[in-house]
Amino acid sequence: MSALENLTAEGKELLRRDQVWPFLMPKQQAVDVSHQVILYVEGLNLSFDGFKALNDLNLYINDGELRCLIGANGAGKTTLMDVITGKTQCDSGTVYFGQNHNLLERSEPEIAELGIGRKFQKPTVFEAHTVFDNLELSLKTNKGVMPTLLARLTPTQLDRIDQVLEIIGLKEQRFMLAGALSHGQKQWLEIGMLLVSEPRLLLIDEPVAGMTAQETERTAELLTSLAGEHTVIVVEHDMEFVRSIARTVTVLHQGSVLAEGTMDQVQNNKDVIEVYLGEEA
Ligand SMILES: Nc1ncnc2c1ncn2[C@@H]1O[C@H](COP(=O)(O)OP(=O)(O)OP(=O)(O)O)[C@@H](O)[C@H]1O
Repeated sequence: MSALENLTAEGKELLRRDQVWPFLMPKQQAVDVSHQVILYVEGLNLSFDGFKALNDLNLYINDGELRCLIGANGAGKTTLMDVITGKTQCDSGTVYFGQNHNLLERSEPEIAELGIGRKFQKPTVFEAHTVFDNLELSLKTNKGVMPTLLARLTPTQLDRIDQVLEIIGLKEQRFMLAGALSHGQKQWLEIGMLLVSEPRLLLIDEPVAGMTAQETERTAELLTSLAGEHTVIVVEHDMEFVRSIARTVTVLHQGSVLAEGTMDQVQNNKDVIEVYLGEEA
């Protein structure tokens, strides 16, 4: 019997050629949420040709909360997400992930690596691949599409994919081509593609646009179930949906926070009423 055959499953795992040994991986400093806040945005400013898209914006998000961000078109919601995820640089201000990670010093891939996942409005799943393959492809890897598909998954990775399929409600569709899914299912798959890497913070842009009433309801359940273990920021225009999921709502207006509180509090806030009635007029 060769020495290799005597190895435990754990030992064999360590010898696999397609894996980097865990002790060789650079250590990522954990996110310090000892003050219960996972995202600190302070004094953020950004101008495009003199137009202030972000104007002394301050925002604090608690660890594990589900926060809804609302505001009229052009209020600065997407620009704020772009700055948090490193897509756009701001002119001044600070953005911290926990107390210890200065996001403004990081690149877009580094921010994703830290545990901040973003989902854009339009689903961008790989339509010609199965649901399972889409989740597999999203697992943290520096490899291209084919080497990733050919490399074997570790038992831990397989377990995580199973867990995610359960969370997003696509267990029965695991071998279906993503292109054959409904619009709502594609959106859930894309949320699943973020979840496989176990992000701490999820930024989700207009998740229910174009969904049926039933899909919208299921999405509300999904996002609410994610809060706690993850922190979720949802940008949404559908006020009924926001009411159904939100505990705290932040209203942006002209690049600043106009109001914050429960849905009832912000709807009765005189500044919000003035701005919205003013715009309707
Ligand atoms: N790259 C850019 N160059 C110039 N102006 C920009 C750029 N990006 C955003 N803006 C402007 O900044 C303002 C804020 O835009 P942003 O997309 O953040 O608003 P929003 O709240 O996300 O709106 P919507 O709900 O329509 O998505 C808008 O007036 C927009 O035209």
